[in-house]
Amino acid sequence: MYKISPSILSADFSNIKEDILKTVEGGADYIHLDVMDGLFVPNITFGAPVIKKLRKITNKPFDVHLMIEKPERFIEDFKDAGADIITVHQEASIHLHRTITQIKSLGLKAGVSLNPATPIETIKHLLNDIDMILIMTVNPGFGGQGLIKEMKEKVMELRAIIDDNNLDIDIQVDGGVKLDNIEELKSWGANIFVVGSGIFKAKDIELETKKYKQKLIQKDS
Ligand SMILES: O=C(CO)[C@H](O)[C@H](O)COP(=O)(O)O
Repeated sequence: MYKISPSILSADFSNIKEDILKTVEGGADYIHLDVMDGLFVPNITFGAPVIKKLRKITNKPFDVHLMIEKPERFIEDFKDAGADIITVHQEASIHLHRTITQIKSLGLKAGVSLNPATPIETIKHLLNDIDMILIMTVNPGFGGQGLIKEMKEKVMELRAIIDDNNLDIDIQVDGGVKLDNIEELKSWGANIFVVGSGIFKAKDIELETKKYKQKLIQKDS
């Protein structure tokens, strides 16, 4: 139920294969891939061709977070590149229901992400169609930012809606997740944790991934 999804945004790309494999050895459940277009967010990363190359490194599910305008234009490209979960932003896709349907029709899990300022209310009529909701706990675009504490109320509100309605939706949190706050984030109701700088800036990436996993197991038992 509880999963760690290391975000390669903060990784050393000159050593990317080894570093991804270290997270896998440490118990990573997913690999989180942040795609940024320089329009939706003020940063540019990589696209489907790079993900296709990374796909050769591991069989772990690829959790692809599209921080791009009009993501519906590229869903098939990311499926072909090896994505298992595709998350789009509510703010970036005008016909969001159609985009979710498009992702699911390709046999992939569909996620929807909400920026810190976007209320849950904006997706309340789509909840039956969504597999994962990504609550941004920082403003998207950069790794290494501090978690916005006000997101506590949002995650807790979403957890209550999911549980009260017996919905099968994962809650992912992304941004500022660290060893010293992951248990608190879990207590808010999140169950998938994206960790970028906390893992990839560590001296021992494998050991650090293990520490995050351990935090989830400890609280679980
Ligand atoms: O989506 C992201 C930024 O837009 C990153 O996944 C996120 O910021 C993770 O990095 P860190 O754990 O260092 O905050």
